Amino acid sequence: MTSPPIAVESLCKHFGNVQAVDDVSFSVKKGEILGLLGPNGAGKTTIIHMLLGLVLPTSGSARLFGEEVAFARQKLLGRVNFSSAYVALPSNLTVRENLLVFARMYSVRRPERRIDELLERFEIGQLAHRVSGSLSSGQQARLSLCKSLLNEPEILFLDEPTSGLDPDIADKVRRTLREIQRERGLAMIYTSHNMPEVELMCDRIIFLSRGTIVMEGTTSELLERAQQASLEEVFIKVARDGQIRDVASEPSPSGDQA
Ligand SMILES: Nc1ncnc2c1ncn2[C@@H]1O[C@H](COP(=O)(O)OP(=O)(O)OP(=O)(O)O)[C@@H](O)[C@H]1O
Repeated sequence: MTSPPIAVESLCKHFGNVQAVDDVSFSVKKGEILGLLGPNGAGKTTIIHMLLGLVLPTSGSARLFGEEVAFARQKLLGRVNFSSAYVALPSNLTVRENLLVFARMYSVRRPERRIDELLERFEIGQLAHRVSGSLSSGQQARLSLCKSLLNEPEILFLDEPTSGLDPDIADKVRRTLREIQRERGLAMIYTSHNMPEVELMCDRIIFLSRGTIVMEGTTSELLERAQQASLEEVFIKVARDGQIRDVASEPSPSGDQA
């Protein structure tokens, strides 16, 4: 049996006495987009950092293609990439120079051509010769997305990819990401605080609170289980209560099982 692109089992991370991630298990299939949601500090970035080999787990396992990330990081890096609206690329290099540096790191064949394709796809071709530090936050977010697709990854981690984008560009970016995801059967982990976007983009969702999974399922499963009308309301409930009562499994007031 082939291993799923992403598999996390009983994963824990403590920073001193902060339990950032506490016994988390899930997997992501080829071609699937998993939304990782939760309030600020819930542990989303820490999980992604463990899957990228940037942070070592305290215990448990974080595997990509069946290989433990902590032991096979170098081997796995060519098949994986990451984009965050909050990680700026070196500000004194132009957009093209920045992408060329990464293209060399990833040993991309015909890097100029690949860079042109990506700049065009994310509609920032006209910025190729601009110094990256002079870009607006939305332009930097698109540059980060171009960087993340240079090596044609099989797994992509997207941390709030549309943060800072205006609604028109955000819509175009979502469509482009979906297209690329379908073309290449990418497995993705997607974090966002924009709930309508999560509904549009994610095949399955995990809600985290204080480092643990409190709910998991498709959007419609989560709405039904939490008996809420929108993901936004589910999110607010998780953030305020720290957990969701699984209403469907509780006895109804009349004593019947709901
Ligand atoms: N290097 C670190 N040292 C100490 N504590 C850390 C460190 N990194 C994260 N934490 C703590 O771990 C917890 C989880 O943080 P994490 O960044 O994973 O949350 P998040 O869900 O990504 O939040 P946000 O939505 O704000 O980005 C938080 O309490 C955070 O303060």
